[in-house]
Amino acid sequence: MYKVVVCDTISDAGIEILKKEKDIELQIKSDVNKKELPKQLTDADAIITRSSTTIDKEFLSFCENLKVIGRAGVGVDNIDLDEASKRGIVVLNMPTGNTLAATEHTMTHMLNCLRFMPNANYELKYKHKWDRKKWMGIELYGKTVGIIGMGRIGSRVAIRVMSFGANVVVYDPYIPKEKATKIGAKIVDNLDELLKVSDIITIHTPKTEETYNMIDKEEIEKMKDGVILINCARGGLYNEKALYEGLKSGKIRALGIDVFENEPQLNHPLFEFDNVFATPHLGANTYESQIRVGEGIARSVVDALKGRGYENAVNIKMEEEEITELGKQFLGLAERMGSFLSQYIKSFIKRVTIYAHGEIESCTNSLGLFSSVGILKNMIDEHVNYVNAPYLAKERGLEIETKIYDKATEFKNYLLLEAEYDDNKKIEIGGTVFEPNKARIVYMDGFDMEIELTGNIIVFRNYDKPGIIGKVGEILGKHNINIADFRLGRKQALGEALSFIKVDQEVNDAILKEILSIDGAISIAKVKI
Ligand SMILES: NC(=O)c1ccc[n+]([C@@H]2O[C@H](COP(=O)([O-])OP(=O)(O)OC[C@H]3O[C@@H](n4cnc5c(N)ncnc54)[C@H](O)[C@@H]3O)[C@@H](O)[C@H]2O)c1
Ligand SMILES: O=C(O)CC[C@@H](O)C(=O)O
Repeated sequence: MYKVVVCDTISDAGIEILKKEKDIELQIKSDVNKKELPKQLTDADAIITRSSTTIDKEFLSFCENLKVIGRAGVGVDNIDLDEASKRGIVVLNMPTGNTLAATEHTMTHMLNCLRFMPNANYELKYKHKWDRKKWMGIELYGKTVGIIGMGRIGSRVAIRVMSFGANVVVYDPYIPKEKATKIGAKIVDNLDELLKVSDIITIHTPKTEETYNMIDKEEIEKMKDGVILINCARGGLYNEKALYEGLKSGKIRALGIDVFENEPQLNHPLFEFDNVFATPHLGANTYESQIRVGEGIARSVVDALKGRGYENAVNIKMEEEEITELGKQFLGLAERMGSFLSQYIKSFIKRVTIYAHGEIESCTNSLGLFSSVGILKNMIDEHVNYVNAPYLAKERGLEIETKIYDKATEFKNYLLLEAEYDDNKKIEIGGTVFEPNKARIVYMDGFDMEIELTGNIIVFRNYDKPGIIGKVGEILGKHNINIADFRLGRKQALGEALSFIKVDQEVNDAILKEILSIDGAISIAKVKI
């Protein structure tokens, strides 16, 4: 059983997914005081949070059993990623689920800053004032909107403001220029250029050392008089003191702000201004977005706990690979093949070359990672997982390389692992997946044969002569070991033969020795997957 604790409110749709899993014990602790919370997580296998839970080193020191942190949203600035990685905890987020909600929230703030809608609404309904002069607005049409950070949200805001007839200037040094130019936006090389020409500035970067206080007093001074500022990304990207001064002096016409350096924020000095539109971190708060995020993170956490895949893992090096359902199956296969190899070889493996063929050719980095986990789990007596495997492999001098398989094969998708061990010894195994969750080995060292990579497998090599296999069966029977599956491969009649014998229980070394003593036996090994 895995214990999964939900620490912040997620959608019912996400909760239902977790409830349906038979081997998951679900606990909801979104109402527990945040100081008390870590003490209640000592035996949790996974936790799911949003931005309200700060997961720092001290928090993690209580979570002795933790394997997975699921962040129901984009920003992981509330999680100490280095500490989580050191502890081998996988951190997953759900970056795309709330993109549209945050984009539309940004537009809402922008339009409010242009038209003062909340003030007019308040005065009419609660003060009974019909004042049409006071709430004179300005149009978005024809204005220049400066967008800092042209990622998922920034790029969508750009398209929306352009549809209002505004011009867009982008500052984002980390994107290809065409991302901005192809939609008709202008991209600038330095922030100052954007600050000088923009009537409205909206920021959509993550909170990093580089972006923290990126807009300070000096930057505000460079802006146009009457500039409108929006922050629906992270508190602290705009220096809050500088914002206050800019509003007080009238330099800033209006501010739309959803996020604060310290949250929750009930009594901020910025609240004294009528031209500040503040919301309590509502960017992601739409029903649609919360369903997407809740469902997505629940599925990813279950997958990660069960080793089925690590979608959106932020501290696992999978680079830009898009892993399809089939890809996930092959990652599982790569891990099993790695495990098979290291148990079979039982010696120091110095290099593994993975050859991939078919749809999975694009997953080369992830295939390397998963096979290294399989190899290391048997090589070292330590807690190995997808987070610490690259560090452990490096430390132990295990080199993993991935290449495209360029020989002919009858399989649509195929993996071949070639391991070098001891002094220039080599071994090759091939594998594929024919149907979901059925990883198979289909080739080993020149023998074409297949068996599902699960359970206890005896790998037996012998000279192909009559009577040997019968004797193996006799020995196993004598020790009450039931044979569940038996596969034999030969290169040629009366040459060498290789058998995979699947048995219902693990066999001990004495039984293996007895089989090896049969006349004609060459080698024997046991593998447990
Ligand atoms: N208010 C909310 O509820 C809410 C909801 C969703 C996302 N967010 C926040 O919005 C922000 C953007 O989210 P996203 O999904 O678009 O992220 P993203 O990763 O898709 O985009 C971020 C962009 O910022 C750029 N960037 C990074 N450093 C930069 C720098 N120094 N200068 C200029 N650009 C820089 C990156 O190159 C990238 O293109 C994040 O901070 C996220 O946490 C807030
Ligand atoms: O819903 C939340 O907790 C915050 C959402 C947002 O800030 C995010 O980073 O995804």
